[in-house]
This record gives sequence, structure tokens and C-alpha cells, in this order.
Amino acid sequence: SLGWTGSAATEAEAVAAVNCSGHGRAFLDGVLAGDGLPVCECNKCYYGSDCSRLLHDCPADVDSGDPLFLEAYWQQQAASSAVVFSGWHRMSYSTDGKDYITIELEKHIRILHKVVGNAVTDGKFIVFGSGSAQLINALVYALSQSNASSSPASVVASVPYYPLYKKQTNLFETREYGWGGTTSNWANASVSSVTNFIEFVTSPNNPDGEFKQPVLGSSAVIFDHAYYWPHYSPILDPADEDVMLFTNSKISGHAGSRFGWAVIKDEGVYERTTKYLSLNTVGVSRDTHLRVLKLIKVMITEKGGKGDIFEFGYRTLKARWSKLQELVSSSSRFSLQQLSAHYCNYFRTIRDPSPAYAWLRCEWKEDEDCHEALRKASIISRSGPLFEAGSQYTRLSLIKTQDDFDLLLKRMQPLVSQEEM
Ligand SMILES: C=C(NCc1c(COP(=O)(O)O)cnc(C)c1O)C(=O)O
Repeated sequence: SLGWTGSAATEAEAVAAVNCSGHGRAFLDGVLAGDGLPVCECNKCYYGSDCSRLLHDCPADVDSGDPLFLEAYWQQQAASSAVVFSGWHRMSYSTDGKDYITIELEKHIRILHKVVGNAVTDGKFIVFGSGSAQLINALVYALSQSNASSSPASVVASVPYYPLYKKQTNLFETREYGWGGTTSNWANASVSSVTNFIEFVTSPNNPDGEFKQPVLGSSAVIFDHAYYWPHYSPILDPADEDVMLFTNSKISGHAGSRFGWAVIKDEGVYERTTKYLSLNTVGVSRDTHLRVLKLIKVMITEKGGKGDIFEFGYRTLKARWSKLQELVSSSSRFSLQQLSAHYCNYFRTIRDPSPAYAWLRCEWKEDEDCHEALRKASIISRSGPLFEAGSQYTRLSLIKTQDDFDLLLKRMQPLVSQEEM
């Protein structure tokens, strides 16, 4: 029989049993309802004590890359993915590894990359971050200190790019670095005026899902491989760059656990990055280390079997992409990014596109502000200008809940049935 963990297990099972009609879920730390159990937290547009009611004129919210498409997977993996924390779990500031890492977690991150075949980590250093969001500025800091030249580093990215690169660099800029605009601004200019660029290269890219390469032959490149996992992308060769960023948010889907990592080749860059983490948050929550280790162990163990998360993710997103493509191709009003099928070394077969986001282009003059045109049709998307692209583009997140995706299709349907004015 269970010892001291019994009450924790009983409580967790009781909360998991709260019925939210498949349109929400209750959490252990949720607000308590009259029956003393946590309330159902409903998907967008659903309401009622059991989330069974649908608000009729509620907009489809496909704004953020909130990876809840994987929630259903973990509900199927309830037993293998649960963790009980003792009340005394890792209370210390210090951990069993160097620079606030835990040895088992770092080891399993390396195993995960090896079994997926998406990155080389041998002979490289790993730094944990509270989300890869924290590592974005940590790496800019670390790389801006590494070049000999006295002039500040210019941080750049190619359009369309993930907005946080510019927002963070502007927020945290110092005399050592600042936002230098887009690579196209520099590609033609005589780059002799600036020698040290720090270039962000997101591959596959957010928002368009395309493989990208550095443009400026920059002195330092941060490869953001947030989406270089089989859910979203064919796995070609293992990425083997000097600085690579990964986020567990887009692997297991636990964006809320705030866990990402950098794979760094140069020891000096590694040391400056760990110095940043030490001064900023003294490492990542050790509770998160335990939770993520458990999740990674499941993803490794289930590889190739019926519980393979990457098969689940690919199957889900491939189906969504083809449904959206079918709807969009029925009219001249919109177009989507063109993604081709590729041989994938993980699935060992040709695999169809299954991008995290649709990069939608509004083709009609009346819809030249694409974000606004969709907003009028009760669809909340993320506008092209946020990625420094034109307003004829807007991004649709395809990785939220099935309810969100179903509502998106429902709201898109009338748009593709209309005739151009
Ligand atoms: C959630 C979204 N992006 C997360 C993201 C991140 C940040 O993810 P974290 O959850 O902070 O690890 C980093 N890099 C890229 C390229 C990303 O797309 C989004 O674009 O809606």
C-alpha cells in the first residue's frame, strides 16, 4: 500500500476525474468550486461549470503558439508521466551538477537528441534556461562579449522573424549590443561599417516553417531550432552548429514549465551564458528539472512505439495542415506558404508538411490588412507586421487545442465562399 505519497496520489486522481466535457480541465492548484474541487478551466469560447456550453459569436483564437495540441497525448500517458514531489525535494540552491544543472536531466537531453537525430551534442556544453526565452538574451550577452572589436554588436534577423528577438534586445540593450534591424538592411550596404553581427536564424522558421540559413556570414549565429522536431519538420542531418537553441515547450508541449536549453560549442561562450543564468535567476527551478526529466524519459522510452509523441504530433498537425490547405485552395482569396514533402531520418520515410503555423497571405485588395480582415470574421491571428512582414500576411497558430483549430476552420469557411468585390 502507498506510504506518505498516498494523499498526493488521491488528490491528483480526484482532480483528474473532474468532468470538463473534453473542452477544459481542472488543475490541482485551480480555484476551488463549491464542491471543494478545483474548477474546470475551459478552452476558449467554452463555458459552464463543466465547459459544455459554446459561446456562439466567440472568435477563434489562433494567436499564440500555445502547444496544447499535445495535452491529449499526456492524458493518454497519465501513469507514465506523473511525478510526486516530496516536500523536501531539492530545497538547496545547489544541485548535483555544475552551474545549476542536474546531471540526470542533462544526460537525458543528450539521449533525446541522439534518438531523434536532430542535433549533435557530443563535445558541446548545455545550459538550461527558464524557457528558451531566457536564453535568447543570455546568448546575445555571451556572444557580444566574445568579439574583440570595440563597436557594439548588431543583433539581426531575416524577415519574417520571431518578434521576441527584437523586443528583448531593445529592452536589454547595452553599450555591448543593440538591435541592428533586418539582414536585408545590411545585405546590400557595405558591411565594412559593422563587422560583428549576432544573427538569429530560426530553422524551421516561425512563422513560415521554412528551413533557413545565415544571410550575413555573421561572426556569431544563434540557430533557434525550436521547431526542428518530428512533430513539425522532417529530420534531415543532425544540426551541428556552434550555438543552438531548443525549447521543451515545443517538444513535450509544456510551455508552462518554462524549460529550454542551449547547446554551445565554445567554452568561453558557455561560461558567459552560465554567468548570466547565475546572476539572473540562479538557474532554472529545480522542480521544473524533475518534471522535465520525467517527460523526456517518456519521450525516449516511447520512441517508435504506439506512444511515440512525435508520431502523435506529426499525425495531428499533418491532418490539420491538409484540412486548412483544402479549405484555402478552394478560393483565390488566400494563399499559404508552400512546403514540400521531404525524406525524414526519424520516421525513415517521406513525410508531408506539418508546420506549427500557417503563414496566410490575403490576396484580395479589400483584405490588404489581413489581420483585420480575419478579425472582422471573428478570427484572432498574429499580424504580419509583428514579424516585420507586410500587412497582407498574418499567422495562424495550428498547435493549440482541437477546439481552437475546429473553430478556426468554422470561421474560415464563410470567407472562402465569398466572391471578390
Ligand atoms: C510561443 C511562440 N513562440 C515560442 C518560441 C520561443 C520561446 O519559447 P519558450 O517557451 O520561451 O521556450 C523561442 N523561439 C521560437 C522560434 C519560438 O517560436 C509563438 O511564436 O507564439
